[in-house]
Amino acid sequence: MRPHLLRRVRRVVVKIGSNVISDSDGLLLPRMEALCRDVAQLHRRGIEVILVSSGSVSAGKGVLGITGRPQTIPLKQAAAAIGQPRLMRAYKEYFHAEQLQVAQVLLTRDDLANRRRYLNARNTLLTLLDFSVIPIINENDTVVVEEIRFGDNDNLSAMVTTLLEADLLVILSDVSGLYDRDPRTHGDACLIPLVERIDEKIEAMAGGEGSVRGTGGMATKIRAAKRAALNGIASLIVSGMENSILQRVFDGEELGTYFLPARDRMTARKHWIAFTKKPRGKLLVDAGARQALVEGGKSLLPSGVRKVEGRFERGDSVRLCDLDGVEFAKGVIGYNLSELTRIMGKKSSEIETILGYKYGDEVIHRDNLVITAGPEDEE
Ligand SMILES: Nc1ncnc2c1ncn2[C@@H]1O[C@H](COP(=O)(O)OP(=O)(O)O)[C@@H](O)[C@H]1O
Ligand SMILES: N[C@@H](CCC(=O)OP(=O)(O)O)C(=O)O
Repeated sequence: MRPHLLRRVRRVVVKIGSNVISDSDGLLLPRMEALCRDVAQLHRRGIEVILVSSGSVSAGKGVLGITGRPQTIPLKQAAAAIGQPRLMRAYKEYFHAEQLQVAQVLLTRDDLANRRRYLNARNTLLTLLDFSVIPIINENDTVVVEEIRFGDNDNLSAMVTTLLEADLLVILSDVSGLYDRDPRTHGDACLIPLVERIDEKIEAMAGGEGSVRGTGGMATKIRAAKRAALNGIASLIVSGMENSILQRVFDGEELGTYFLPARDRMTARKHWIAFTKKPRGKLLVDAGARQALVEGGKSLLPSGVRKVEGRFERGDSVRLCDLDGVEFAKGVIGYNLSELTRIMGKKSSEIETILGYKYGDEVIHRDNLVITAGPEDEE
């Protein structure tokens, strides 16, 4: 079953744990180099790769004379500030050797909780992928306070996976996958190759906190896999300590623990657009645009928009209606009211000339659009 599912993967988020690329002396550069080669090979297969890499604290704490876990938040933040450029310098060098460029993206949970910033982060990352650049994401450790922390990069990687609607989340760790008990303390623990549903039994298998360098242990990885699964995305927890692990996985070797998605992708998101988000405006579109959206599954372009009502900002939800005012869809808009008023009826190629910039060719991307049955109140 697995090779069949992996053949369909076009976009993958790979999370690299601190334990994989660092030890008590700092970064393990030969391992990072090997991993970059492995990622580059995947890229050559036509798979888009986004990295979520830990390791900034491990890379920086030596400069502060710290050998174990930094004991205070300021120390951890200082270590991260020192370590992050070191981490990126290594990635830049190793990917450069593979003719690939990298980009650093530092996020806080706040950035993804706010819908507009969520869409901005998404657009930036998608643009990097369009240019075949490898985004390397980490938590913005130096500025986060408790309220806006992801807490651990397992969680961050799951959020990025759903943000980008990737087809797979791969978590590289210092263990070969999920075992029925913590293999560090139980020599006879057995690897679980497939998890069809993440229930309490599975959750109970993860021990407590992680190691000296790692943050969350197996518990946060299972939570991450669950988050991805609920959004219709499969996950794989596999050892990052072995050579060419990504190649081997995509060549069909049954390594690590594979978590099946819980239900069809997009359902949760579309549900959110259709039912949770309050519409802030109404767009009347012509018959051609209506047909393209409803029958062709296309995005809404400015050329099809005839009239705009309401007050909305980029990232708000709007109702889409035909010229008689009958609603047929809802969507998250990529331009605000004043921008849309200027570009409606125009070709996408004219957007930049009119506004002086553009966020995208579409007024509403089809991923942000849901066809609804009939009209609904705006309240
Ligand atoms: N049931 C389990 N199966 C596998 N590993 C487990 C389990 N329970 C706890 N662990 C521990 O989780 C650790 C991996 O998490 P962590 O130290 O946070 O690493 P990382 O840096 O990869 O995020 C393993 O080294 C392992 O000891
Ligand atoms: N942002 C931190 C990583 C925190 C973290 O989740 O670490 P890990 O459990 O090793 O993935 C860093 O770069 O050191």
